[in-house]
Amino acid sequence: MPERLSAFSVTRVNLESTTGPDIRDIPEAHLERALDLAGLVFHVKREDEKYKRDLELLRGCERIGAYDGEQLVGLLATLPFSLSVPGGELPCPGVSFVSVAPTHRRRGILSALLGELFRRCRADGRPLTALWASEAAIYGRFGFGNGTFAATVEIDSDRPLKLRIDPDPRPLRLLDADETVRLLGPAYEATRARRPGRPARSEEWWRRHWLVDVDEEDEDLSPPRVVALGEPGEEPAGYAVYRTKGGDDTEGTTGLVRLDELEAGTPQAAAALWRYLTEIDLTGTVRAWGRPLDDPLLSFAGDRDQVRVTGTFPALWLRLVDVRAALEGRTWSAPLETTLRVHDDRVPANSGLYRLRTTAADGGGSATGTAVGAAHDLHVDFVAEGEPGDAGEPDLTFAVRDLASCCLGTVPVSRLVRAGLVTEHTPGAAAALEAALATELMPHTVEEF
Ligand SMILES: CC(=O)SCCNC(=O)CCNC(=O)[C@H](O)C(C)(C)COP(=O)(O)OP(=O)(O)OC[C@H]1O[C@@H](n2cnc3c(N)ncnc32)[C@H](O)[C@@H]1OP(=O)(O)O
Repeated sequence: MPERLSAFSVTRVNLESTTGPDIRDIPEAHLERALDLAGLVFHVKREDEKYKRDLELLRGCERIGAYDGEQLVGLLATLPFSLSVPGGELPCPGVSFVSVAPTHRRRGILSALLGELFRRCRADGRPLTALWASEAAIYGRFGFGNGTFAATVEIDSDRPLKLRIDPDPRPLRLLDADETVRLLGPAYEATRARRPGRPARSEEWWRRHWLVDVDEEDEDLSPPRVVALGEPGEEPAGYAVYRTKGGDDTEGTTGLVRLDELEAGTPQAAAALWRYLTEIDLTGTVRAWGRPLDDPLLSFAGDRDQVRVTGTFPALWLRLVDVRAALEGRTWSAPLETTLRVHDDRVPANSGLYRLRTTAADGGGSATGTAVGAAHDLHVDFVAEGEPGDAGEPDLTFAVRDLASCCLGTVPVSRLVRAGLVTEHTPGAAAALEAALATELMPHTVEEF
């Protein structure tokens, strides 16, 4: 089927230059210009430590710019991520640094930058792209759905943490930066086989993000502390990355433990780490900002007044740039035969009729980590909108953003049917698709980028 790449929508471009924005790569020579533009819109000063770190980060990114004449007025950068999906992983550029000059806003520059990114992704076999949104209202219109959600959790640690299970009794030890990268790099990678929605991390990522001395959002926090559970010489059974801050008697505040990441192979190991965090002297609150919604802590906590979910929020926004490749790129949890109609006004080449049929993976179906049942591979027959055969009847109709919300098993299909967003033409079709999309653990993304 010919790709209709020229049909990517770019609307309302009205610049000083009569030819519209020039969308092109930002060369190394314009790196500081690009970061100054980002600093302008995100209110970051050149003197900030973050400016220096971001310069290095931006150097390693794909950088798409919008130029009005010779002036850089728009920036979109992508980190070269690979995202865990059920049964494997897929290339998924992580969109970041999205900035449009305040003098040029609302003239279609972001639309043009994303259109160019989608075109490039389809052309070079990157079926997904993802981002964290500065504002939740922006990205749905571009076909981004909810790839993962997260919860903020707060524990009152002025009193002993009540647990309904016995914590793993093995010793805890603090790790330095080199040990962290060496021991926890592989431990984090192992979690990706069970949790969809997690980007692969390089050693550099650990050092530039979790392990930087000064926290860019709260300079009063301590440097990062890393604690691992298990005998020295053994692979850690779990770990936590956190920072602390002392309380102030005159202001009546208690000391804080701010948890960035906690991973454990068993509930007992997780319990030992949570107990450790709540027992740190001179602190009275543990605050975890981005926990998975199915965190076992929320079940094994003995007192849910002590362990409270203070909020849930959309974390990773996911875009299926190539729907067929995205669907075929994951394993499926149950046999399925169904037909979907998908509408995508930003990437029209995705619009059309998808006939989905599973076959047992590996000729027999050994279960992979994220699958709840035996793993199934998917075969898709696609008829583009307007092509012969497109008139077939679908079982379900999706807007592409809603398919993105369901694709990793994040949002149940039936919930979107009840919300009036997905149309079920064949009774039972939503339940069947939902069962085939289900994963053992909920998708979850730890890091913001
Ligand atoms: C992944 C990340 O980096 S997230 C960070 C995003 N960047 C920021 O928040 C920095 C400050 N803001 C900006 O730089 C710009 O205002 C941007 C990037 C948010 C938008 O860029 P623009 O070029 O103005 O967007 P563009 O003109 O293409 O708008 C396209 C559509 O999105 C809508 N839109 C744009 N920004 C917003 C917003 N903040 N809230 C709601 N809708 C928005 C527009 O109204 C327009 O809607 P329409 O097509 O229905 O008319």
